Amino acid sequence: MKNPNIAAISTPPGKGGVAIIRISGGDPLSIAEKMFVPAGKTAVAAFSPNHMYPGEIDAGDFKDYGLCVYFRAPKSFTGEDVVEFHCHGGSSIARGVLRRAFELGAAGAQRGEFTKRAFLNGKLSLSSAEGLIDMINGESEAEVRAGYMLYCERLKKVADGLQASLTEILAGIDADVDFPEEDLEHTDLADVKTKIGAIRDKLIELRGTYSVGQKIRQGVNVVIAGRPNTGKSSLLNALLGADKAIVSSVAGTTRDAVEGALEIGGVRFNLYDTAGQRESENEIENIGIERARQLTEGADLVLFVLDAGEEFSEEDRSIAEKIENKNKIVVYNKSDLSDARGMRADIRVSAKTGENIQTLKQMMLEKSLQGYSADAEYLIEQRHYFALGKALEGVEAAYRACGNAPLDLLGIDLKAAWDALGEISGMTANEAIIDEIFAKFCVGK
Ligand SMILES: Nc1nc2c(c(=O)[nH]1)N(C=O)[C@@H](CNc1ccc(C(=O)N[C@@H](CCC(=O)O)C(=O)O)cc1)CN2
Ligand SMILES: Nc1nc2c(ncn2[C@@H]2O[C@H](COP(=O)(O)OP(=O)(O)OP(=O)(O)O)[C@@H](O)[C@H]2O)c(=O)[nH]1
Ligand SMILES: [Mg+2]
Repeated sequence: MKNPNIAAISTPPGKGGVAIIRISGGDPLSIAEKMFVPAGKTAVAAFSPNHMYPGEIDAGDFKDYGLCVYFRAPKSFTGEDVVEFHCHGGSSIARGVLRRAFELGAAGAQRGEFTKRAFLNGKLSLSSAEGLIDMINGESEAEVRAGYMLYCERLKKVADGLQASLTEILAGIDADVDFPEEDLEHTDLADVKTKIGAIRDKLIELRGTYSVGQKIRQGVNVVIAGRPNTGKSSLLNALLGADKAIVSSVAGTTRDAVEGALEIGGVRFNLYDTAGQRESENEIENIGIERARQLTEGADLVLFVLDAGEEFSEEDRSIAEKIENKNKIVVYNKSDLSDARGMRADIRVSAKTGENIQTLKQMMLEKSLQGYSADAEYLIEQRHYFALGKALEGVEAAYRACGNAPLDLLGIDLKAAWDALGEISGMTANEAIIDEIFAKFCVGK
């Protein structure tokens, strides 16, 4: 039985230059034969794979002039035969072309069904498919980079390597468990313990990248705090390179927090400019100050802004105490006015002239994602983090059992770790997990 043909519009809805309708399955070319009239001499049935053919796309009720491509199984995204129609990007055009494909026997593709077929046909692993979603949903370049590393099977290769080490240890153990009477020492316990320890260390190292990975996914929340008039709103504007927040020489200008986002090194930073904190009689200002305090408490990083033209005041001290244990950068602003003060500062900047603003950005990146490197790998999926956690549990139990418990028990713990590692690529993942992952895709992917 050939796989049924499935079809969907693979480009986003709405108007655009071009829209793509994709059909994958047992025989999409038979559908193309009935709805595509090549402009050139080659008939649809004789199309060479991976070539673009111009011609008339016949949707039945209307026609469009576009392109048709054929990919021959298994050399396609899904591993099946694939046909694509590239029509003009009007939503009625794309829907009409899709409807024609349905009339000619194609079924509507479910969410993620193309990619699921690619997975089932061994074209990519589960973590690679997840990397694709991460790239598509990614809102920063760092997310796209991390997603692409997953897509390229970087994590799968690491998990496979650890599985191979476990397989080797397990083989030795199995031999001793199965043929104890042969008195052959397959298992040198000290050696096994060293090997298990190395696997454990690698797992701990990998899991350690998840905290940065989460920030890559969610963005780093940075709160700009300080007493009134130090130039917090001016600093927000300088960092964003845009006139987002109101600036004035009146103390207590900002009330509601003003948000803005920027990328530093490809990582998204969510900035919050807050009300200047001081003792105030004004009810509305006090609401703003309370919001500022709450935001500051939840921040990943606080930019504590001081005025380089003024002494460190009682108000400054009170704020400094509140954020004592927070991850923070002490910023002396208005460096253009004075260079005498600001000895306590991590950095001196001028929101007005732009002095040191770039350096501050680098410092923000370093302070919130220590040692972040665009080429390094970071866990960004909670599922992978949990799978590695399960693997670590098994490996740690085996490490403790080594020399203290019978060999077959050691084997059970190591096998559990092996299974957990296999969940990453999907080798040992169950169907429910697989369905859940592909349901997160959009139709047409
Ligand atoms: N028009 C179009 N653009 C697209 C896609 C698509 O399906 N259609 N993609 C969809 O996501 C992405 C590209 N992904 C693709 C992945 C594999 C193959 C493919 O044919 N692979 C074969 C042949 C490789 C080879 O020639 O060596 C294979 O893996 O065997 C094609 C597209 C992004 N751009
Ligand atoms: N010379 C100089 N003036 C600055 C600088 N940054 C801000 N100012 C001035 O300082 C005053 C206060 O700036 P804001 O950015 O509104 O200060 P703020 O901290 O947001 O004040 P509140 O919202 O009231 O808490 C304005 O008159 C700005 O023009 C700077 O780097 N140099
Ligand atoms: Mg302000």
